[in-house]
Amino acid sequence: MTHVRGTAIEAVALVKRYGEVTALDGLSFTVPAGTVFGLLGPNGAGKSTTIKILTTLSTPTSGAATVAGIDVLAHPNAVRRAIGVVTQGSGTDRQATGRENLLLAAHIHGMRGRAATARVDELLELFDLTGAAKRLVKAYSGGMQRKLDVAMGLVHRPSVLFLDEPTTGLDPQARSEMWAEIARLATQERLTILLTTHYLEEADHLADHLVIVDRGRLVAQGSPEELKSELRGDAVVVELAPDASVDSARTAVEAMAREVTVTGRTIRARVDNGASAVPAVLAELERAAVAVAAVTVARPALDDVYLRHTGRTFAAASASASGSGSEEVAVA
Ligand SMILES: Nc1ncnc2c1ncn2[C@@H]1O[C@H](COP(=O)(O)OP(=O)(O)OP(=O)(O)O)[C@@H](O)[C@H]1O
Repeated sequence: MTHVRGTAIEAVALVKRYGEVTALDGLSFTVPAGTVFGLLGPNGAGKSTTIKILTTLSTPTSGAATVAGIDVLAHPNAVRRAIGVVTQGSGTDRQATGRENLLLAAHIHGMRGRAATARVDELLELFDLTGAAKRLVKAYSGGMQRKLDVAMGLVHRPSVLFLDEPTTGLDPQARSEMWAEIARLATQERLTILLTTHYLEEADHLADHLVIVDRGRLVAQGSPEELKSELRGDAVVVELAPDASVDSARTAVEAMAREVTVTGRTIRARVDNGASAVPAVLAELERAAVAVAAVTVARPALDDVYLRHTGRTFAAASASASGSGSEEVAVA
């Protein structure tokens, strides 16, 4: 594989407008070579638009980008040769075998004869699909299909791999296998991987570095640990009983904790020490005659980082972006 040293991807002030909609509003970031880089944001944040521009499928309204050191606007064909792209929808032919799919991908990239079959065998081995190579893809599990998708993106030995929502739709076991696979590709194959996800725990688990995007803008960046360590203390989450007064509960929690947010019947707040704060919060809720269904304490998670930078919880942002919910979130 051709490896890029230094910077593998650079996006500079990317703007993309679709008529009235501003999908990207001046997004800039840099991806060091050989790292897993996470682009995190709720539905509609602009992740797919960013990937489309970096993979030459779309041009920005303004701004610039290089991938593998190549300008995406000036030399799109050279960029395409240097990258692998695995999109959300599978690109495989379900009526063909895994092996046939990989051979076809090799042929599309101009590989022939022994070079093509050797590369296909190597990828089948790498993704643990050798035993299933002669089976039709339609008989593959979701996890196997996804591995085949990734293998197809690597046929031509790219130095940069784009993975758009790599584990959406996978069950927990297939998801953790895919996580292991992605981590291995970065460390053993020394690929630069840019992945988009709307799963916070996926970004937390996989990314060496991540940017959080909201409404087409960068709202935070750093390693997951750096981002979380910006937040002092613990998160306390109170689930209210069905008949409890949300307003009374909010007032009671605000008396004992900071950064209080309400999403539906869930109250989230920040305290210096969760273990000692919980009894005090519960006592205050009891004094206010608020019935509580459950209380949990957690170390800061990326959800808290997102909330800190956007004023909305990640779940509420995703729900409002996809139009599937109208949860009200208030930040005190
Ligand atoms: N072809 C298009 N025409 C008009 N608007 C578009 C188009 N593509 C994207 N958008 C809008 O641009 C914004 C960003 O969309 P984008 O698909 O990049 O978000 P995303 O973060 O990838 O979300 P998802 O996880 O849902 O794919 C959204 O408001 C979307 O509706």
